[in-house]
Amino acid sequence: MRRGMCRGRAYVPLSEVSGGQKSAGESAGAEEGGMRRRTPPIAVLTGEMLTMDRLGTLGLSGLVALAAVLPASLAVTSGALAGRLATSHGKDLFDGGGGAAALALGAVFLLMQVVPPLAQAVAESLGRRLHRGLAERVLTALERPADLGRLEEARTREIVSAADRGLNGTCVRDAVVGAVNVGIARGGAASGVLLLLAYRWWLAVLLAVAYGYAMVIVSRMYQRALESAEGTPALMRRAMYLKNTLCGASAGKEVRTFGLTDWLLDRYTTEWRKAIARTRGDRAGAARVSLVSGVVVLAAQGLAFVLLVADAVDGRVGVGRFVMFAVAGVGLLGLGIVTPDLLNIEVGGTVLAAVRQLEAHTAPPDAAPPTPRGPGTGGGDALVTPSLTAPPSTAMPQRSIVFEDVGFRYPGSGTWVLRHLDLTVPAGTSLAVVGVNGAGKTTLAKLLCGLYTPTEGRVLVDGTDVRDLPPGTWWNCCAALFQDWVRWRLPLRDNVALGAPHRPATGPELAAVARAAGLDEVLRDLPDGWSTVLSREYGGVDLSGGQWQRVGLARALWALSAGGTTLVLDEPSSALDVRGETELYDLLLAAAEGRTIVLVSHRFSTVRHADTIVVLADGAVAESGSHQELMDKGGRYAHMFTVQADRYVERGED
Ligand SMILES: Nc1ncnc2c1ncn2[C@@H]1O[C@H](COP(=O)(O)OP(=O)(O)OP(=O)(O)O)[C@@H](O)[C@H]1O
Repeated sequence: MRRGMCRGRAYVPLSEVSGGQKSAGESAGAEEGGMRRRTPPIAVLTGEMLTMDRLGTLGLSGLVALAAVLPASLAVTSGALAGRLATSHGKDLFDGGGGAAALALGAVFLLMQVVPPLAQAVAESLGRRLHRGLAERVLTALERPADLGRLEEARTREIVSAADRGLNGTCVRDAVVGAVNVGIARGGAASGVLLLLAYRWWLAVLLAVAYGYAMVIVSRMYQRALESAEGTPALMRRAMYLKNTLCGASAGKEVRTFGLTDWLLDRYTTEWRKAIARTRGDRAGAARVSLVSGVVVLAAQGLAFVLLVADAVDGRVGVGRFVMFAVAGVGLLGLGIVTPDLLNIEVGGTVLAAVRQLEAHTAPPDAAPPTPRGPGTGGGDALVTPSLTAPPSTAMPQRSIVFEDVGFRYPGSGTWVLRHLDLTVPAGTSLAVVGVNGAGKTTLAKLLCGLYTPTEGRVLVDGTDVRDLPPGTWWNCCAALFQDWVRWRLPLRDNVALGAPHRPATGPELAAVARAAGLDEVLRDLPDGWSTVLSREYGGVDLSGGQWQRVGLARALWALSAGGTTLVLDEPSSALDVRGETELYDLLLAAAEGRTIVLVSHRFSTVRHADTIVVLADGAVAESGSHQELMDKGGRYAHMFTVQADRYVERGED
């Protein structure tokens, strides 16, 4: 039996990306950030598209190349036909090559109607696929770090919001379409320059330089505008937070009862102005740049036409060549034009860079492949005996969970939350953790689950450091419910099933979980039973805080019933009334029999039933023992218990 395969979830090992240290991922991310500035967005875009669909991208490039030579072909064929017109004087127009020129002109005209739209349609389709792929990559990158600290860093949130902002709209698709439009325009202009070499080579070079200059400075202008907008992402995130709070339903109660609307609006406007201050400054500069580039291009273009007309008047250039060079000259206009396509390419390139940066930022230095699900271990479809009360036969801990001289500081914080903490939880027993607010109880629970890596010391499961376990092993064994558990705005069934997503959520096992979590009553009142969406916003119903808590518990129990061995509950009954809580614990303890239970709670009526109770104070275990032992000792626990018991007696609760 594969050690530690409990429920069949996959993830990377507890990472070496511990707080404070700069990980390989981070340095790669920094490098990537630098790369974004060096690599033109069009190159990034092309690289990504080639990786996604080499054949499709090459086909698209072929269409762009074909579309790009069409303006020059138009110049050549219309020049040839005009020349023939001039010499035939209306007679025998289609002789002496006139017919071929007319046919060729017709074909070019037809292709000009068909090829660019076809290229745009292919670009849209590839762009949509690229967008979907990027959205998946963002989710994968976010799921990767085992250490929550990495995800909570402000830098990570900034990169995520940069990637997310782009992926919420159509900017990746627009960038691909933009790249095609720009490719066709610039390719067409370049072929026009080649034609003009046959007229006056120095004029062709002059035009190429003028347009090239305009093209470069316009691209830079967009790049700078975007960089300056990104230069204040922290301010923009804060502004967006205020705006979302103002618009969101969840803060609506406080916004109204405290009369916060004006304050929020004011604050949002101020933050937003600060966030875009540099961009606004840049806009004036950008306008100047556009003007200068326009004047340069206009001067070169004007010179070319004056020369061409003069040569035509002097008879140095015949009608055919005049038409050909004039049409080629007009085609050049595409080279320097400021179009939204250029901006779209910049924006798309920025999103792509952010996604790459996020991937590098969250990549563990030596990510091992995810653990495959094994048979008979509760892993998804291979589940054999999914009874809630079946003993967890396969997985860890078989002996104990041990905190060995553990110290922990949150990333970026100098304060030790826990220090020199030693604790042993024998397998199959229950441990309750108590202590004042901020004592570090939740932190201890998260360390136990492997969500954070100890700054000092080790957390051992059956003698093995959690970070040395194969990927996925320990999380698969832990069924945890933290204070801020997720209230999925999805049907009740999904809310429970997400505890073990690979397992079909049906049958008597589901009913057993609902019973154990005290969900039976809630279920009876739901209009569509298990299929009821738990959100009024999404056409379902809203639950009370206590009812939600039971849903969360059911999810943790579902994970347990799918093979989890360790149940971690952080204030699981804070929203329940005292009677409901007592009943719940009787059911829970029966359901979780044989499992290792870690319970964080301020409710001493709950805590007292645990095999062992530890009191956390000053970052370490201050007291430890059974309820009776601690009461006999007359220390902190006895004091806290008595104070709470007296309060309940005063209020007449039991
Ligand atoms: N994500 C975080 N980043 C930085 N500091 C944190 C983070 N979470 C908690 N802390 C800090 O760690 C300390 C311990 O927090 P923790 O949530 O573990 O305490 P607790 O005993 O569970 O408190 P409570 O009883 O109020 O739930 C607190 O000082 C808190 O401010």
